[in-house]
Amino acid sequence: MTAREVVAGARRLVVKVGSSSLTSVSGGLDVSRLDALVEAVAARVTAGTQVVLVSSGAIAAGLAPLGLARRPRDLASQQAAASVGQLHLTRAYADAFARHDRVVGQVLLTSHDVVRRAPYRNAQRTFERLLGLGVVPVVNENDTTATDEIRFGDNDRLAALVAHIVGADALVLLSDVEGVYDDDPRAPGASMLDEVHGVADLDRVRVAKPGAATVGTGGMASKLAAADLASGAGVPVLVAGASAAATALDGAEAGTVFAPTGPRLSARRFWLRHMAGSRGRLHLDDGAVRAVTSGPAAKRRSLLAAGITGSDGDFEAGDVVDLVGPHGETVARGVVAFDAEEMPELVGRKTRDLAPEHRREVVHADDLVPVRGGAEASPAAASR
Ligand SMILES: Nc1ncnc2c1ncn2[C@@H]1O[C@H](COP(=O)(O)OP(=O)(O)O)[C@@H](O)[C@H]1O
Ligand SMILES: N[C@@H](CCC(=O)OP(=O)(O)O)C(=O)O
Repeated sequence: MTAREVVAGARRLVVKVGSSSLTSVSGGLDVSRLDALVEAVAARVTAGTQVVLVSSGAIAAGLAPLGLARRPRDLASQQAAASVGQLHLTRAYADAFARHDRVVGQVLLTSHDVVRRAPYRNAQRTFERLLGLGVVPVVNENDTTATDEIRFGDNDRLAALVAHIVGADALVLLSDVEGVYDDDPRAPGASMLDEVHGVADLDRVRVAKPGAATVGTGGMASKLAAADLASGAGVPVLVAGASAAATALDGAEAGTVFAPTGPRLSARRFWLRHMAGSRGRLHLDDGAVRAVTSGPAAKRRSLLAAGITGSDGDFEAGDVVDLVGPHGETVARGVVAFDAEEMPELVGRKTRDLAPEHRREVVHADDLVPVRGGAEASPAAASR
């Protein structure tokens, strides 16, 4: 099945729409564009697809009611605008979906909600129940409390994370541009890519920096990063114009499609690799690196004390730690079975030489996921 066919036939879909497709810098929320989007989503829901809508636009929608001419620069004013704008946004969605006999539920997430396992599972359960009840969850970052340090960054990335939280078949990123172009779409001769099969296909893409007057935050660069995140973990992605939402959601005959480049990761492994906050590091020798990273998932081995050369950090049993190779590169992440203070007794010892209470895997193979490329940035550190 091609990636477009997967998007077209998806039973569960995450659709993300950007600020620039719902609002204007001067006029706040553009209700007619929002209505058109809702009509396209509602049609897909009626056809039997469960849709989670990730919608930006809170800050932009708050500008006009607050009499602000442009997006403020300071965080407190952005948060105030988001507080006002989110209300307008949710009301507009609730009204628009009601005209199609659909109920919406609002889900506002912070990165704290996903870096720790318990709230992550709570979010997963809530989505599951909402979808089971036939509700369309409308998701945004909880901008009113997110600080620069703990932000998801942009809603393209948030949408890729949500696609894994809900186990979506595909992700659709809708924007004010019809797809991914090889150059600034306004440049003469720029042409749209039809399909992307990995980062090498993006070598010829030049991404223009967003202008100061735009209402979006991420620009095309954040869409490409999110598409790479999702497609690398097995979820196909369609980048298309919001004005073509009906076509994109009906038959996926629009925009640029990103084919999956890696095996589908379970929600748990995706969480481990991309979301969990790391509390420390275990240093591995070469043999241990090979054991935990080589071959298909089913063949990978647990991390034993004998392959560990040291540790740092203040972790407890059950926390997530980075597994680091001899050259300091992060090769995997996993849930550690011991507290940091127990590690000195374990490091470098063969299992038979360990005290009976320590004779088990330090990181079990089921709780371990290799990190692609060996050096992905760690997500925001978890706080207790
Ligand atoms: N190579 C490119 N292909 C497509 N769009 C690009 C490219 N480089 C820059 N852009 C710009 O990215 C913008 C979309 O990003 P953004 O405004 O952040 O969208 P959104 O608000 O939907 O998240 C488009 O308006 C487009 O002008
Ligand atoms: N959470 C913010 C949006 C952040 C964001 O990523 O915006 P965009 O680039 O328009 O998708 C808001 O609702 O204003």
